Amino acid sequence: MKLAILGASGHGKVVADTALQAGWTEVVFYDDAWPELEENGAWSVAGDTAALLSQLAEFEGVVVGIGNNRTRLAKTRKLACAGARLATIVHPRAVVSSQANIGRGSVVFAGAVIQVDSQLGEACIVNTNASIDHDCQLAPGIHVCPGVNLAGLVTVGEACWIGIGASVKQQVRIGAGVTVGAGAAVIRDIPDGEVVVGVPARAL
Ligand SMILES: CC(=O)SCCNC(=O)CCNC(=O)[C@H](O)C(C)(C)COP(=O)(O)OP(=O)(O)OC[C@H]1O[C@@H](n2cnc3c(N)ncnc32)[C@H](O)[C@@H]1OP(=O)(O)O
Repeated sequence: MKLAILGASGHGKVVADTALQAGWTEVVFYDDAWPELEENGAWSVAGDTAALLSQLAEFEGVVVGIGNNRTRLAKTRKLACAGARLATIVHPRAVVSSQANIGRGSVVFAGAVIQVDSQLGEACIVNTNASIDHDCQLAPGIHVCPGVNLAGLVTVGEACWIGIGASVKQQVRIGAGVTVGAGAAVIRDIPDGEVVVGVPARAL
């Protein structure tokens, strides 16, 4: 089971490590910084995006390991259009309800919990020890950072970044492209594109 990861970043290393623990047997990175960048931690970087596109048939799965939400989403969609078999990577010690859905090209790291009837779009990151409670709706390209807690029935728009340790009250709707600062407590709906910080969270 050979996995290609586009994006030889620190985040990419966590994707690689998670994938190996989830049963993938070999990981190869690709990054547009190649050939200057030949290694990412324990793994080799074999080429750039063009090389990956020409070698897709060699891989049982492909996933994008780029932290920037819009870039990760765009690259994921480009790979899908090119016929890549997009992998969804879930750590064996994450807890995901059998009634939850996780979109293609998304990753769920160690200690994360995704509860019943939550739906996640493609190319999302559910980072270490984050929790997404029941009936949440997450659009594509969202990063739920380590230690975030989303209560039940929370809606999050495309390409949002929910910063480390943030909490979101039940039934809150967060618009597309929103950034929630580290440690924020979101208790009201947030319109598209806003950056909010603090307890309670307010526009920056
Ligand atoms: C595995 C991983 O590493 S995953 C990555 C995890 N990282 C994160 O979650 C980071 C989240 N990012 C943040 O919280 C950032 O601070 C942001 C995006 C909210 C703001 O970043 P910037 O636009 O660069 O803001 P900047 O640092 O210039 O701060 C602007 C003001 O907001 C304040 N501020 C910034 N972030 C926060 C925050 N999280 N909570 C409260 N206040 C904040 C600053 O103190 C500053 O206030 P001042 O003008 O009174 O001095």
